[in-house]
Amino acid sequence: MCHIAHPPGNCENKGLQRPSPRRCPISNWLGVFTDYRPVFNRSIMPAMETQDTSGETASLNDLRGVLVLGPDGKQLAANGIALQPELARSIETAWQDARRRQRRLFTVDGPDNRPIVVVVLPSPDATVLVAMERDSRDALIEFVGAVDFAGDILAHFLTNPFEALSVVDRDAIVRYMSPVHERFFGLRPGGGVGRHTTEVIENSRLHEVVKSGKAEIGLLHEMRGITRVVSRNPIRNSRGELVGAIGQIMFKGPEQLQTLSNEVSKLKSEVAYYRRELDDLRNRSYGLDQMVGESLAMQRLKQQIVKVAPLDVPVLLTGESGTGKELAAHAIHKLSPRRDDTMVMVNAAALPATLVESELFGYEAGSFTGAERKGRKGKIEQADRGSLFFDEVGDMPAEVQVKLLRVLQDGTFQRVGGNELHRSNFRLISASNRNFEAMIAEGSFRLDLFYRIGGVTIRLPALRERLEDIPLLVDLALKQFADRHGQRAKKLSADAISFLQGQRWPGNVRQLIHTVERAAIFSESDVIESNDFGTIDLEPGQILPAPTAEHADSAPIPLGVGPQEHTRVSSAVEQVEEQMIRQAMAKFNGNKKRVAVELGISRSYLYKRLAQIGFGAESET
Ligand SMILES: Nc1ncnc2c1ncn2[C@@H]1O[C@H](COP(=O)(O)OP(=O)(O)OP(=O)(O)O)[C@@H](O)[C@H]1O
Repeated sequence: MCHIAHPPGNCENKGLQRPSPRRCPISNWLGVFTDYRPVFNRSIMPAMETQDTSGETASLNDLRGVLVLGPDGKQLAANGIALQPELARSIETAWQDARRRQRRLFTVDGPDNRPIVVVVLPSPDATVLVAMERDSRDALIEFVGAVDFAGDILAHFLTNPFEALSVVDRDAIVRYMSPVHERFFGLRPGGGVGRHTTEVIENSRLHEVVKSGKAEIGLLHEMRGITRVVSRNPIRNSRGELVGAIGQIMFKGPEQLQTLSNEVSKLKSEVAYYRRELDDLRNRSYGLDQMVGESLAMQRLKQQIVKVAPLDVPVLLTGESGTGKELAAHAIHKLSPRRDDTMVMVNAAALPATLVESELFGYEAGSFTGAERKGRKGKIEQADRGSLFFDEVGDMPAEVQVKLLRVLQDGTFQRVGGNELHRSNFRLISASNRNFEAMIAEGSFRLDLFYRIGGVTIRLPALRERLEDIPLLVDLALKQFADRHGQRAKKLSADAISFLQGQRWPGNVRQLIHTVERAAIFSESDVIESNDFGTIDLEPGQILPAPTAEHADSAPIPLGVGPQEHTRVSSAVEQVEEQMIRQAMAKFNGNKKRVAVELGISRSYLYKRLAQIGFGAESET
């Protein structure tokens, strides 16, 4: 029977059918409430249910009530606050206005001016006006009031085959899963309800969201090997308390999403790589961290660097190619009082004789064809207040040696094409793998210049003098390689480490790094074994710098390879290396920075090889 309070006799007197839940229009509207249970259950349903179970009439709580008007606008029934004649009249008046404006939601002032929201639920038999005290800005009420197919929209969200919903309560217990989601997990309807989200949804994070209260929007979610896009939102009640969380997973276009997800993973690993590169550059700036090695020789080297760096004296770094002279120069600069200014790098071996002067000293406006109109500062001027790293200083032409000597003596120089004396206050750090004694003896390097550049000389130990550092260097090489390619770092077996420690390494750390990287590429397993190097040594594409004249007679020979074979392998390697450099220079339009990154070699080594190959010295990029 109908439990709503009618004005006396209203239900029957007005010719309506005998009150029954089916026929009484008010009871029919109770059916509407049931349809809209998800919408109303926080506001209307509890009150209606209380009334239903108690059998009491007009027992709605607080400021709530229902007013039913007939097609002629006359009151058929009222309940709760709608029993107050004054309020019922304001509701009726406001409803007339709302009807004209086709509004299905309006507000009236209740007792003590408390805002009463009225939702209009029309039907041919009667208009039901549901009144309740509520913030008139309540989005849900507004939505239901404004859209007469609100129920269809909710149903669409719940059954949308392209977007699955899952709802958990504050304990992360699943309270609802849309049918498409249930089917995806092979669950019967309602099969996931009542279980913890992690037991039902693979890789679910709804429990985290309900704990943290933080939304996770547009993330990738892998379920059963398929990547989908998911958004997870915490849900709060009107008092702002966390009551649960909802997850929405896009089920549409898995192929497009797969492509997107592949793209995202690729970009992610690239970003990670560049981030690490940046960190590397920053770390470099912080000194010695980049110089790996705990051997006695390395400890001694680091102590020397720490002592010399703060003194404003020129430093000459000697040592074989690939021993880390450039790294040491960076460390010296960054441990010096000039660390906040730049360290300008110049590679004497890479500068063609015709450009050495203008590159070093700059030139005045219009001094030669092809020069920039306004003239240009040379490296020496650019290094003012900072450091000048002069790599391969032993390869400097004689006439430039004189000019450099003058700068080092009194700090003055002239730009090409100019007479004006310029000054630059820089700290010179030079490096070379040449034998200065021999060069001085044969007259190709000035003794006075040698004294100037070599205020302090630091020799970098060859790798064969510190074989105990190989495990650390190998770890570093494998990690950097893996980072660069977004892979997991491989390891070396103990046997492989001993194998590497048995080599003499003419190309020092650079050669070790390349060798290890090659092995990482070709080895089949996650653990690199010594035989992975055996085949690699014979690989024609291997990049090994040829031994320099200085240490040619002591050049180490790879295990199992005779001196003659070694020479042939070296020259084959040189040719391949030259070819790779040429290809990369063409590919990157002569951008040496990118070429060096691409080939995994230092810029100074690239300069050196370009000079040997006879490439022109394009401007540094
Ligand atoms: N102690 C070290 N720790 C980590 N990496 C090192 C170390 N020494 C050298 N390397 C690496 O080896 C490669 C060669 O180093 P670097 O360019 O500094 O050598 P170099 O002595 O200046 O060589 P060259 O004389 O050929 O220019 C670089 O990739 C560098 O990062």
